[in-house]
Amino acid sequence: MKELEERIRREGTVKPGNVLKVDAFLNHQCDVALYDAMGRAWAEHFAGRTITKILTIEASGIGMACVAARHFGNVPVVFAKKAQSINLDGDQYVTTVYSFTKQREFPVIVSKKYLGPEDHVLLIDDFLANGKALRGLIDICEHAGATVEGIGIAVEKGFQGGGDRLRQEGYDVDSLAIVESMDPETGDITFRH
Ligand SMILES: O=P(O)(O)OC[C@H]1O[C@H](OP(=O)(O)OP(=O)(O)O)[C@H](O)[C@@H]1O
Ligand SMILES: O=c1[nH]c(=O)c2nc[nH]c2[nH]1
Repeated sequence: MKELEERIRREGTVKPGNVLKVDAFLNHQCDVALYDAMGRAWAEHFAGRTITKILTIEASGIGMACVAARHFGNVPVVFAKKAQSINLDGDQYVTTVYSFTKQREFPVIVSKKYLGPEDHVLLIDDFLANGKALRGLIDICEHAGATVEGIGIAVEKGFQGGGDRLRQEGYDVDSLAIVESMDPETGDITFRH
């Protein structure tokens, strides 16, 4: 998606440790018009698939998943929680995910009330790096007996391999920008096309 690549070039910064900082528009301050264009792009890509629910993971996926839902007939958005809470009750699907930016493991929890075998799920997230977050969401869908119809990602860091492994397994992964390489010294970013 040209608009997203341009924003990354203009406003993104490359940090050591394979970190691309895009918090000016994607995952701290949120450009809602950009989110809307992203939702439209995913809806075009996944047209023809039946989607009954969007599943994402807190925190950064939530905003864009909600805006994207407007392009999928306002289907409910469920976000996996990364901490137990007294506000979580009843049976839960629980797995564990290693967080790329927080560098530790988190529980990933979805209430059984909100995901089941009747669901056809689109997974949405802001970043795909090693694929750990998506593995957690896929695991939860498997436990629920839900069908993963596709995966919509804003920024994939292709050089970390998570996306290609999922494609090899047959998942339809639509990443709107795929960073092929990035250099923290020069700030250079190249995209896969
Ligand atoms: O493919 P991966 O290697 O799993 O990396 C991608 C995940 O990392 C980030 O989550 P993180 O837990 O770092 O934090 P946030 O969502 O709270 O920003 C991002 O939002 C993705 O969920
Ligand atoms: O802001 C972010 N930048 C990244 O490079 C990244 N990788 C996973 N999650 C990420 N979030």
